[in-house]
Amino acid sequence: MLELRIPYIGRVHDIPFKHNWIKFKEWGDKYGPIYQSTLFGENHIWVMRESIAHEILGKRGAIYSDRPGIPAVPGSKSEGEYLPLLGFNDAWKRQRKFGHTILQGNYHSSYHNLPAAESSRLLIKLLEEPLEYSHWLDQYTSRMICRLAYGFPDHSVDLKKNAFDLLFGISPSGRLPNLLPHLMYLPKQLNPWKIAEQKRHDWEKELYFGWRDQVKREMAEGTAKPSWMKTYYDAKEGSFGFGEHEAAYAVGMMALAGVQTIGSPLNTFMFAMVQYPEWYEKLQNEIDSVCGSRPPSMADAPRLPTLRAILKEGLRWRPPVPTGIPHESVEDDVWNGYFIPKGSHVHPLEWAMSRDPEVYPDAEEYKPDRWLDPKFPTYKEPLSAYPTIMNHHQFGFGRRICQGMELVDAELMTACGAIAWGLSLKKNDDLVPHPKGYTSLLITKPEPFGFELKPRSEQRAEQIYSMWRTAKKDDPQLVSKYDRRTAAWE
Ligand code: HEM
Repeated sequence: MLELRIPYIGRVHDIPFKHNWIKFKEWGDKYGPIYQSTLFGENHIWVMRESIAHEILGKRGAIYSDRPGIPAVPGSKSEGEYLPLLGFNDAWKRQRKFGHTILQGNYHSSYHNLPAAESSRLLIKLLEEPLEYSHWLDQYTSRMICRLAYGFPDHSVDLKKNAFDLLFGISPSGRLPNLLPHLMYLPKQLNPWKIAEQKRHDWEKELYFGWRDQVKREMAEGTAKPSWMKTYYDAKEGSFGFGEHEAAYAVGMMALAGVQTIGSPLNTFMFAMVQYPEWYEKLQNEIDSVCGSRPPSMADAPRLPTLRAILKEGLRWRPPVPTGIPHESVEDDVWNGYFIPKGSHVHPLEWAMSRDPEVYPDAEEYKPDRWLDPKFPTYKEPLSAYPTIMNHHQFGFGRRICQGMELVDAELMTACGAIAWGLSLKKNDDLVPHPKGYTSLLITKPEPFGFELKPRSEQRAEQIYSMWRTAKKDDPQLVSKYDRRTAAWE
């Protein structure tokens, strides 16, 4: 157990507001691969090893699949609105089943060629405004998911803002009551966090209901494109077990889940490729030899192990969710002689798992080779299938494992493949790959950094523009004026 604890409060005073995952790992290095502490009367357990997390959260999923409530987002467990935050209840079961249908049911056919089309747009936007690279990477993820969810990209700017607001609302380093829960007991008039959450929630409801109703209208007019919302209405009434109110949230939440999350490894990809040009060169050589004058598609994935290794190493080196997402236990339990009381918040500490020295030698080093060279413990054959990001521990454990992995794979492979195929990136700042050069919310990404971006050659520039002209003709939704921050919230 941790020393110097204040009864009830625990060691809250020792937890830094920023990059708290680094402190949690330091404690784990000192106290062992599983340790616990009370924070404001709640018991918290941190798990530092992937194998232990599988044992507890996976094999004993029947008692470890609940979620802790989020103090600054009242009702997060119970109101049937945010699938990843729901308790282990009926709404979670219903929405998880719906998630399976829309995300995993027909993986290979369900993305409607969107990653390739939107990647073509991304290249153009990056060339037009390289300094805004992070905005365009996020726009790529937001447009992709908006189109999948509703069949139109027009609200991607609002969705991105909505995703950021919820992320801020649920992050320990976002709204203060997530660290000091008792603040939420203040009456509403004296409680800026309650007022902010009410405002956020009202705006979100307006968005989700509005987008749902737009799909309904388009369905009635016969103009609706395939989408998750349409899938809900196309199904036999009642087959998902929830009505239109919950459907608006089930689709809205799923859309929101795909914005900041994928944005993080996309930004890390740029950061790593600028920082480690030798790997960017290897990647470009691989893509040139496999694809020649066209960018890679998902069908090329078996012949692109270097691309897969770079993406997987990015997830490991700079995990998008370094604290992991906690599960809550619903019964007392003993694991390997270690008592875990009912109601514990169990944190699979991704930052520590991805730095486990037995699995990842020289863990602080960026080494895609660890997935490609037989001398590393993580190497696995055949290289046509491995490495893969599927089921990486960053996607969580047991019954609450992430439902979006295939989509993440498709978006990252296609966008990062297109960037490496088309663009030259060059460091122009004193970049230091320090772990604290990342933001501190629950989903983290690199702070802005400077680099030079241009087409790899004149010929490649011509290919990029010609590809874009064809893509626009085939898919008019690619031309959109809704790229800027002109949304309702301004
Ligand atoms: C790099 C991108 C992503 C990362 C790193 C990520 C990570 C995670 C993590 C850590 C969890 C919690 C797992 C647990 O509790 O054990 C989770 C849950 C979830 N993710 Fe993802 N995710 C990503 C992208 C996506 C996308 C694109 C979608 C959907 C479009 C998605 C949908 C979900 C859902 C629905 C859950 C909740 C599952 C549940 O609570 O039952 N995720 N994700």
